Amino acid sequence: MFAKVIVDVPAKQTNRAFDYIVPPALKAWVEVGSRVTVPFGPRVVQGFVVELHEETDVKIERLKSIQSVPDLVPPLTVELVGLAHWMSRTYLCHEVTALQVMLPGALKAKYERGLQVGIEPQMGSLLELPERLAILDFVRCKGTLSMEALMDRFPHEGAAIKDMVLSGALVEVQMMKDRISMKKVLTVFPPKEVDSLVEAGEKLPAKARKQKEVLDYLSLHPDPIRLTELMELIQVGAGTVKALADRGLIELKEIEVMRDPYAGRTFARTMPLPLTDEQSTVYAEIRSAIVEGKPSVFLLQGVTGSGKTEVYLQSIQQCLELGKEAIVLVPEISLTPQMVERFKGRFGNEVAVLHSRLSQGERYDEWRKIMRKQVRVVIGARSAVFAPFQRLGLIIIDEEHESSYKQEDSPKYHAREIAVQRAENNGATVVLGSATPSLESIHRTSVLPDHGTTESPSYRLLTMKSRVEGRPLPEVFIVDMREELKNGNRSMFSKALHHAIEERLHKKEQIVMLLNRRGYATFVMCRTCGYVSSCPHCDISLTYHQSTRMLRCHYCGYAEREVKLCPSCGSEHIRHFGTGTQRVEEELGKLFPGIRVIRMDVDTTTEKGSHEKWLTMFGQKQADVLLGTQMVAKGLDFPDVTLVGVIAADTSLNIPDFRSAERTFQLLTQVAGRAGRHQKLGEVYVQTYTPEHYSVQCASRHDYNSFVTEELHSRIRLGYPPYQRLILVTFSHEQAPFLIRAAEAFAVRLKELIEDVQRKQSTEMLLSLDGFEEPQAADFSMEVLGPVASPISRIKDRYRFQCVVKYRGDGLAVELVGKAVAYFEQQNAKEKLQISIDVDPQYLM
Ligand SMILES: Nc1ncnc2c1ncn2[C@@H]1O[C@H](COP(=O)(O)OP(=O)(O)OP(=O)(O)O)[C@@H](O)[C@H]1O
Ligand SMILES: [Zn+2]
Ligand SMILES: [Zn+2]
Repeated sequence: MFAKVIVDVPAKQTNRAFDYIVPPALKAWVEVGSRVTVPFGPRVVQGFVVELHEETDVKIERLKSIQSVPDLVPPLTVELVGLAHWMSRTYLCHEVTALQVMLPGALKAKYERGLQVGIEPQMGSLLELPERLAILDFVRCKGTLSMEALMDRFPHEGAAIKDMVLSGALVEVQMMKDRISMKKVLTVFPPKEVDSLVEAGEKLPAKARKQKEVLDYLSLHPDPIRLTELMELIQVGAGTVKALADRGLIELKEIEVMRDPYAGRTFARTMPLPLTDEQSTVYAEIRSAIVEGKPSVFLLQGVTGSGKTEVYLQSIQQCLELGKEAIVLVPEISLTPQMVERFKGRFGNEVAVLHSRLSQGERYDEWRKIMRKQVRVVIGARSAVFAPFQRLGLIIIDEEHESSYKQEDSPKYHAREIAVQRAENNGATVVLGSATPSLESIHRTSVLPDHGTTESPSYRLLTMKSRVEGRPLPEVFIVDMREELKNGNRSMFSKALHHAIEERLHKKEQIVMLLNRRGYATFVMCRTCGYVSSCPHCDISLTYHQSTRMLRCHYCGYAEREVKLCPSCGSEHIRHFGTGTQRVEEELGKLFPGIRVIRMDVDTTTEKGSHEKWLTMFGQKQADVLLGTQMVAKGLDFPDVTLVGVIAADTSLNIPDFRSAERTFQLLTQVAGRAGRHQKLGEVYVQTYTPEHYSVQCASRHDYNSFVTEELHSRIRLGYPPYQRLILVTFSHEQAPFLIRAAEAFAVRLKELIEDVQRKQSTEMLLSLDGFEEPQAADFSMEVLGPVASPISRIKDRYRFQCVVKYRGDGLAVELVGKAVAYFEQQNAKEKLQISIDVDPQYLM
């Protein structure tokens, strides 16, 4: 048997499958989706089996054999292997990178250097050097072993070993070592015939009283028991139990256990709620698609508090009743205990949870529950879309507009597209839910299925316009901060918001306060000369962290101590700027003495579990205000929140990005949606310097449709998505002149390729005018902008230039970019030029 293997050597030349022999001994273990180790050139590397064949075109003498299979069960399914291939073409990444992203972190192998026997040296020469013969024999019988192990055994033969490596008698290979092993616990196994234990106990010497107690206990309780538990129960030491094992009376074995991050927590079981009219209409549609089992995609646009989650839950229920499995994706930061509880509460142990705040071991165990078919529902962040289910019936993406569904490193995939692709493969249903769907998704609902040539299938739009039980949406007040300034109010709170806060404090209701600032950057500036502390390696200002009094670069991690004097002019007037959450917190404390504030931002949520802790505290009303960045805007459902304040709506509007209006609208709508979700009415105050902007105006009226109409007009005018698609190509190099030349040459090359296609197309057009056939891909258009310096023009001492490719039509554009890049990779491999490609980028940085 022969296997096609994708090797873990991410490079252009190795981005294809290589043939290997499957040795008879491994036949039982090698499947499509298996990880294997294979010799590759002088090394041993990891790889993935993507195909199996009885025959091969390659001459057998030239083939090498698979060396080992690290997992008993293939970690990937046939479907996922196919998906990785699709990803490599769609996102222009190496296939192995796509395969790796599907594995849980714990399985990602870490390489260690090891030694193996290489070419067999002449026997004669070895006989003169018996120590070398001994080394060789030792290595041969160990197979592969680390340098340290060899040096340990032959401490005085360093030179000989080095010599043998140089001569090729020993070769260096990469050894794999799993970072995370399974968790194992020592367990006591009594023999099958427990009666013998009592007898054996009698024969023990009198001073072995404790050992006898253990035997007595086990004879009454013959089930295996954890060693620690036994020790605790009858108050004996480990030595006592081990002594019994040494006598052969009982067995002590290491047993693998699952770590359950939610162990010891009980989730109150919930029953399906009777659906509202809007919910049932929507659910009926989704339900029939699930039952039908044909691939379909729904876009569920439901206002905040319309009860989308209940629709998800009942859809999952339907899916499970058909014996199928479901994936639920939520943005990482809204993967709160509240969210998990809703799913665990309905489906109990059928649910696995995957998110980055679990330890790697915990995540591995959750993943293994999926592999072992112990769960049928997975809830998790972006990468959970790769859950290795084999009877997938439903994928739900909550808050589908969130940019965190797009991975920023290679493979730069979008979970929404992966979900649609997996639905195609499995005949599954996709539900994209949001109060503020992305323009890409809403646009897809109006695209006819057969529009264009290979345009992806259209989505079906479902809407829920009102909150459950007729609860009203909160009233939104826009506060013009320019007026405040005119009237002499220099505080960061307007009179109206100030008053509203006072009122809630008085009524003991709760407040959510949003500081609209991504990543919240406070920079340090000199008021005398304008000097700004910036990173010596990156073209970006340093961020001040009050807790540590350090200045830190968010790109490369460079850190320096806070300065007291300006390094440029020596002035003392150097201080941190920007309305950070910390400053809002201070200000609240000054204006409302005794106010209890929980601050949630990057500084207060780094610790594991802190996010949960703050939200629980807030839910238990241990604070009046939940203050934070984007984190407080989503998914929270607290009955006593009746006021939402937005400190400055404009900060996200001023970011130079074509999506800034969309992001502002989404953020304002989402955060406003936190108010008055239950019995009490809600109010929202949005402070802004641009009250007339349509994103602020439409959000204040909860008017998604008008926003979309307005925004789509401007996207058409400027030629941005969803009308045209983008590919961002970024080049980086240590030397600017070299970089610029390379980027320019790339643009020229790509333009040539585009012209070739266009020329060919116009000939085809002419032919088709003669009445032969319909013009093909007439929709195709493509242009190259740039190269220009990237907005962040230097990171980690490397300069950055970028080209933006705008195109319409199908995958042809991606293919051309791939061709142009390939041409360059060959030319510039030696020059250490880095080229990164981002198809459908979320940010043009
Ligand atoms: N059919 C129903 N009957 C009664 N209450 C319901 C029903 N459906 C949902 N609810 C309740 O309504 C509230 C809002 O629902 P949910 O949180 O699902 O809204 P949502 O649409 O997800 O909002 P958001 O987009 O803001 O997250 C919840 O407290 C939920 O328990
Ligand atoms: Zn830096
Ligand atoms: Zn200065």
